[in-house]
Amino acid sequence: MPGHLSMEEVYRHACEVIPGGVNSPVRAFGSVGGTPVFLASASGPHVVDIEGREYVDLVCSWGPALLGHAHPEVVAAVQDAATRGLSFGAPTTAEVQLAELIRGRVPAAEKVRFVSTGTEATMTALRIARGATGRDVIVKFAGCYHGHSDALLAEAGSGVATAGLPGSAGVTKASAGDTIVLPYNDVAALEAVFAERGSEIACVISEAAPANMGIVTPLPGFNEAIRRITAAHGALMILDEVLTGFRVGPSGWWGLEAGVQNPTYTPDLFAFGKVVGGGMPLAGLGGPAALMDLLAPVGPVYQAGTLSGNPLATAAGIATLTLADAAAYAQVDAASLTVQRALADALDAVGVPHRIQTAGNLFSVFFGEDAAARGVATYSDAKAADTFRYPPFFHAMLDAGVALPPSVFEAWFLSAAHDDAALNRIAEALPSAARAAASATR
Ligand SMILES: Cc1ncc(COP(=O)(O)O)c(C=O)c1O
Ligand SMILES: N[C@H](C=O)CCC(=O)O
Repeated sequence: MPGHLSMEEVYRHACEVIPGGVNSPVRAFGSVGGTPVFLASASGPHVVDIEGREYVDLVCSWGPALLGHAHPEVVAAVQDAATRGLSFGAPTTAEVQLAELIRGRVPAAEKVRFVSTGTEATMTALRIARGATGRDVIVKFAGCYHGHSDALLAEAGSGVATAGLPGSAGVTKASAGDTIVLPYNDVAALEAVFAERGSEIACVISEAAPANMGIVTPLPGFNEAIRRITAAHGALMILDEVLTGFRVGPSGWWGLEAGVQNPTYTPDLFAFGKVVGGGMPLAGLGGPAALMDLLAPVGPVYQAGTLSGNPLATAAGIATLTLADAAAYAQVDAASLTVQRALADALDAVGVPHRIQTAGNLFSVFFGEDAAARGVATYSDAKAADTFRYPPFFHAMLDAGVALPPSVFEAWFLSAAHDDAALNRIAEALPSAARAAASATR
C-alpha cells in the first residue's frame, strides 16, 4: 500500500482486505458514523493517527493502558525479553512470577492458567465449571460481555450491543440452548431460574461490574446474591474481571466491593485480561487449586495454547503490575473524577439530562430523563437511554482532539499518564460536544 494516504483512502483499502476494515467490530465507527481513525503511534495519554493528528485518548486500548501508552519501563521490559526470544512454547520463571503477583493481589486465585485473550479465559472457566459439576447449563446476564465464545454471545454487550444484535449467527442451537440469559441486577430472576433448573446449572458468569453496556454498577448485594444462590445449588460463580481486574484497584472490582481481608463474597473462578498483560496479548483465569487442577495436564479438562504465557506478554504484565502501585491507582482515580465533573458540568450547562455511572475509576454517560432520574440498572435501561445524543457528542470531541470510545455502550478509560495538560484538553473540548449532544435529534 503506498504511503501518505488519507484516512479515507486507507479505510477504503482496509475494507478490501479486512472485513469491515477492522479486526474487532467495536473499532469500526458503526454506531457513530464516519471513518474509523487509523492509528500510527501512542504515548502516555495520547494516540496519533496516520495523518499525524494527536488525540487525548480515553480508550486506552479498551483498558490495558492503565499506566498510559508505551510506558518506558514496560517497553524496556518487553524489549529486554525480546532479546532472549519471542516465544518458547515452554514454561518460564516469568510466568511463575506473574502468577505470584496475581495471587498476591487476589489470594483466592491460588493457581492461575495463562491464555492469550479474555475470550479464552472465560471460555475455559465455563469448561472447568462444566467439568467440575457434570452439568451443561450456564447463566449469564443480558448486556454483559465475556468475549466471543459461542456460549457467551447471547444478548452480549460491547460490539454486539453496539450493532444492536441479539447474539451471533453461527452459534449452534445446542450451544445457545445451554445458555440462560437473565436481566442484570435481578436477584428474584436468578432465584427463580435456580428454583426451576438448579440441578442443571454449572455456573453463573457475571462481569464483576458490567462495563460493556455502559457502566452498570452492581446494586449492593447483587454479587453476594450470586455467590449465595450458586453455592446453595452446587453451581460455580465465575467473576469476569477481564476489564475491571487490576484497573479499578489493585485487586479489581472484587477487591473494592468485597474487600481483600475477610471478603463479603469470593467467586469460585476469576477471569483476568487487559491490564494483566500490560498491552500485550495475555489473559488468565484463577481460582482454588482444587478447581484449577481440573485443567490438563493434572485433570481431565483440556485447555492449551501455543502462545500461552508468551515471554514478551508476561514481561509486560509483570512490569505493569509492579508499577501499578497505590499512587498509580490514586492518579487514575483522580483523573477519572476530574473528567466526570467536567462532563457533568458541560452537560448541565446546556440542560442535557444525563447520568454518569461509575465502577471505581471506570465510567460512562447515559443521556435522557429516565436515565438521569432512575439510573441504569439493566441492559433494557441502557438501550432505552437517549443513545442518539452520543454520535454528535463523540464527533465533536474527536474534532477537538479527544478520542472517546466509538460507542455509547463502552466505558471511558483514564490512565496514570493523563496529566493536567491532557485533562485540560478534555475539559476544553466538552462544552461544544455537550452543545452537539443538546441539539441532537432522534
Ligand atoms: C468483561 C470482559 N470479558 C471478556 C472480554 C474478552 O476479552 P478479549 O477481547 O481479550 O477476548 C472483554 C473484552 O473484550 C471484556 O470486557
Ligand atoms: N468492550 C470490549 C472489551 O472490553 C472492546 C474490545 C474489543 O472487543 O475489541
